[in-house]
Amino acid sequence: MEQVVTIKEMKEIEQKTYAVQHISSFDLMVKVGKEIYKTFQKEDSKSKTFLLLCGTGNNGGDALVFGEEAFKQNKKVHAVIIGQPSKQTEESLLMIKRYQDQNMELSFVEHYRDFITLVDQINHIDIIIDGLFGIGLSKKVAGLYKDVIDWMNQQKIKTLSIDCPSGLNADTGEIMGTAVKADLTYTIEAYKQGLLINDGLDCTKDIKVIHVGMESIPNQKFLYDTFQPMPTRIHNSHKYHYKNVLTIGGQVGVMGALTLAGQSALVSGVGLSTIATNIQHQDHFVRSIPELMYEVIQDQKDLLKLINKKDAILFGLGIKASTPFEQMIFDTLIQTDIPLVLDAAGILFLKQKKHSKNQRIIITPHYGEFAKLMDVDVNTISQNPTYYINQCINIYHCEVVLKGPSTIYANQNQMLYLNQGTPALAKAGSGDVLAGIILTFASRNLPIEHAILLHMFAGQEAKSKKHVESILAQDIINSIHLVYKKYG
Ligand SMILES: NC(=O)C1=CN([C@@H]2O[C@H](COP(=O)(O)OP(=O)(O)OC[C@H]3O[C@@H](n4cnc5c(N)ncnc54)[C@H](O)[C@@H]3O)[C@@H](O)[C@H]2O)[C@@H](O)CC1
Ligand SMILES: [K+]
Repeated sequence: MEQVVTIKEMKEIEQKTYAVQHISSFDLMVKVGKEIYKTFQKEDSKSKTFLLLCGTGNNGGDALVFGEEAFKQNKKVHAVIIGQPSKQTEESLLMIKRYQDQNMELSFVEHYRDFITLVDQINHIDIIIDGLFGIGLSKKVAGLYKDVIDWMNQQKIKTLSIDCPSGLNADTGEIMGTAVKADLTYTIEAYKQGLLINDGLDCTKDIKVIHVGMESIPNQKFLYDTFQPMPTRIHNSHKYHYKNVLTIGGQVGVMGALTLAGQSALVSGVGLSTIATNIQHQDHFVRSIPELMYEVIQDQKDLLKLINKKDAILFGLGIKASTPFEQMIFDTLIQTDIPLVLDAAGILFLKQKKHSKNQRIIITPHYGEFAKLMDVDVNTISQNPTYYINQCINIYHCEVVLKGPSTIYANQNQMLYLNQGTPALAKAGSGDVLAGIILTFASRNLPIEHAILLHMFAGQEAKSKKHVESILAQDIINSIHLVYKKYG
């Protein structure tokens, strides 16, 4: 699994590497640039003409090393330094000297009109190497740099961004004014968190981690993208072997959520799935799935009877406004030892901070719900989701599935970023499907990260058949079996 780091953690890795390996900053930069070129060559040995766009920092230095390697192999290299030469780092100045010593083509540009004149003279470019900014981006991109990035995005030329697309904040994944839309991103030693959250996924296509043997730090944050096959079903088994789950919630007008979750639980492999609602709403059940069981609850006595022998319970879907009925459900469920998945309205009951005996609570908020739980605004969560996830785990002793461009799943031990989703999943009902799948995996004690990937890959399968705009939650459910088939 590839590690995910913040800028601060990446700098720690660099410092540790200098100290332990007695390597200079320049030598490390050379190692990085060479490795990036080597990896690129394996992927694309055909490109012959390179335009290097370098900033004044070491990200530009990496690009210059890349260019020197290409030059050694008789490729055509046009290197351009964008910005004031006085700002050049020591390391990139050393590279500039090497270019001059070898009579390599190198231009300095401080005005956009000069940049355009320069690139207009180049009659063909196979690939642009983006070395404007890496983890040193410190403010909004404006002026010359903005113009150059916008120019890059207008070209129909393949772009390789070094470390991260320039203009993308490598921590928050925000576009800082403007950012390169990279075809390839070669990120150094570990995934930068910003590649995975907010705008990160929209600025990247293929991402590769370039390992150069830097030292590691134990931060327990990883990218997780490999779906594992389900355990083989045995002949000598019955439906209870594959567990018995319950989904509780529902109010008039939003009852479909229960059906979607209950059906998703079945299709993802649970033995029995029941959905239950307040007796007052029983006429509004969406009874479209004959394999589901439909139950009503009048009071706590009914509830206790119903939860007997259940292996996991999902609570919170289809509730517009909570009433004493939902409060009774929540109060009862947190006093059981049955794994509990809280979604939608169910999540906010945690805020009451009641003593809970339940040892396994999994919450599945999107950013808006999570912001409400943590009493901050959505933007604050987006800026630093991992901080708030850790806070949440400490306060509520729960596992967190934070749904976003990458979904982040965290428990006491580790934090996993799952980036296989598709914008097709941004549709009503999709979260209910995910909650139902998680319910199955919780009941069968299977890894929750696989439940999330199953949902994401099902979305991808659905997208391969239907236009992204037209995918319904039902299509995701109907694609679950394809993911199982594919992965054995
Ligand atoms: N020894 C090292 O420091 C290593 C650095 N590496 C590379 O170097 C990068 C980090 O290098 P740096 O710390 O030099 O930083 P960067 O090269 O990412 O950028 C910093 C430079 O850009 C300027 N700048 C930042 N934001 C700006 C903005 N919005 N508008 C205009 N100018 C802006 C800064 O003043 C500084 O000159 C990494 O991402 C990686 O690519 C790797 O080579 C590994 C080793
Ligand atoms: K870059």
